Amino acid sequence: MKPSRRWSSSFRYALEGIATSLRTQRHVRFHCVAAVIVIAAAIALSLPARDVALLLLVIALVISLELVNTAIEAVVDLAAPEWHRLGKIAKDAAAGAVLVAAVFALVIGILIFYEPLMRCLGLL
Ligand SMILES: Nc1ncnc2c1ncn2[C@@H]1O[C@H](COP(=O)(O)OP(=O)(O)OP(=O)(O)O)[C@@H](O)[C@H]1O
Repeated sequence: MKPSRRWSSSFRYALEGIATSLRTQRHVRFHCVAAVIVIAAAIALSLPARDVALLLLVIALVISLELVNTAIEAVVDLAAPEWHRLGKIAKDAAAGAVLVAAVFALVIGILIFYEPLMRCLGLL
């Protein structure tokens, strides 16, 4: 197989992974909708490029961890369809990773949006 073909296959499988996560995981859908709203608000408020870059970084972190969480859930369900202590540790830790990223993303979002939003609303 030619290298370029392998590369395009890998890219297609990665897109399939994203599409499957979007289809099956409501939290992934929620975070993607939130990301679109945050990006639209950043553009509407003409935030500086550095702030937009930081927002894009935390969005990528949260959505990437959601995808890893989906992968871990699938592997646990495959390896341990019945309840297993290690399955619980794996799923809970993966969910915890998403939670940590989401909470810090929220804090970063508040720090970045607070002043421009208050100015826009005439409260500053
Ligand atoms: N095979 C298992 N062994 C042990 N505990 C499990 C197992 N499957 C699920 N659990 C426990 O149930 C919790 C929820 O599991 P589930 O697979 O429903 O996660 P979820 O997909 O995050 O939920 P949601 O579908 O709402 O996103 C896990 O965090 C874990 O504590």
